[in-house]
Amino acid sequence: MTPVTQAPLVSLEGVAKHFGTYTAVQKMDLQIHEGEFLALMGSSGCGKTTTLRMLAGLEAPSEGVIRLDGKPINDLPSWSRDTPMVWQSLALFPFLTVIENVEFALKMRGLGRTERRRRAEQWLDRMQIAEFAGRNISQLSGGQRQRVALARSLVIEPRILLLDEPLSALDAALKVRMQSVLKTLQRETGITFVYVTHSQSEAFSMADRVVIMSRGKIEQIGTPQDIYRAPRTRFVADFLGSSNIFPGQLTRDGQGRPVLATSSGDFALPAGNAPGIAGQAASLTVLDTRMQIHPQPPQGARNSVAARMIGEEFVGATATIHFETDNGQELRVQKSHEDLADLSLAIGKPFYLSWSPADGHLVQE
Ligand SMILES: Nc1ncnc2c1ncn2[C@@H]1O[C@H](COP(=O)(O)OP(=O)(O)OP(=O)(O)O)[C@@H](O)[C@H]1O
Repeated sequence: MTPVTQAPLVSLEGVAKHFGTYTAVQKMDLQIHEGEFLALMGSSGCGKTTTLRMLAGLEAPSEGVIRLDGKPINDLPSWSRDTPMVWQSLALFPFLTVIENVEFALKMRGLGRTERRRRAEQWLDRMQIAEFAGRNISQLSGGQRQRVALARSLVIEPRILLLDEPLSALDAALKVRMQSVLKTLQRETGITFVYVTHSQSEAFSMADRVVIMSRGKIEQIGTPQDIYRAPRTRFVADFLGSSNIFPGQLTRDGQGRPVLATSSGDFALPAGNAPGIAGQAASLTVLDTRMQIHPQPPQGARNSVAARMIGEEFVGATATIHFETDNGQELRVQKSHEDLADLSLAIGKPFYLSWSPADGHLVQE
């Protein structure tokens, strides 16, 4: 958990990065707390790596201040930040064995041979690569190299570890296993992780807080649960891809209650989440797991829409059913196989989809 009252370990205050006339990172404010696992997430080119490189001192901010323990570090070169902030790099020494690579930083810090071997072996073990200790780097697969690189960064137990897509070379099964290894290690050691990824499943399964970036700008910062349940902007809802999105205009129904007028109908809004002025553009998002499918028009449902089934996808215990409304909007509903059993699903068949107003979430355009 992130202690809110504690002073931040690292803070970025109005930090921006320009390359010539191109702005890779727009002015951003971000606080990183001691012991937290923070993921920077966003699509390719959104400025994640540039943000991480500025933290590491590999890139100087064009504007703003970066503080570590309250002290500005903008002008400190990366080598003098080596502790407590470590950049997890894949560049292993090809002329050293696996264990020598892991021991290297300890040797540079003057640790005796027995102690550094003991610590290196411990980390190889934790990374499940102890069997490769004596091998040359050239004899390892990409995924094994990534794990050696992780062991090499963690062996010195830095205060902050900066990681840029550290699991990208692993296959799907190993990636899932390493996610839980990394998360456990992070918790046990209390090392602050700043972790760049474009993968939603990585960010959401490991991080305490996720920063979602788009075009050099922070779109939302929050716990995975908060972001999933309540995306702040249309971009975030689109990016996560787990919600149906109805763009429209705020207005009121005959009884003066706020509704969103969309091309698929007027929809009731969740209580307490209906800000804004009548006429203002907004979008209603509804998680695909929160929608119901009916063969007949649902009685008493305030929010429902007619749609034809156009496809289905099976993922383990659940299925995602795709629909299209009369005006061409695609919608999806995710359900367990048991929930779908009585519906006699068939491509082309008409259905009605409904959801409770409380399951809708209004976002800015
Ligand atoms: N040294 C540089 N000179 C000019 N432009 C740069 C430089 N470094 C990065 N950029 C640009 O800044 C933008 C952000 O790059 P960055 O590497 O931070 O993105 P990213 O979110 O990490 O993307 P990816 O997931 O593809 O690694 C990109 O458009 C990139 O082309």
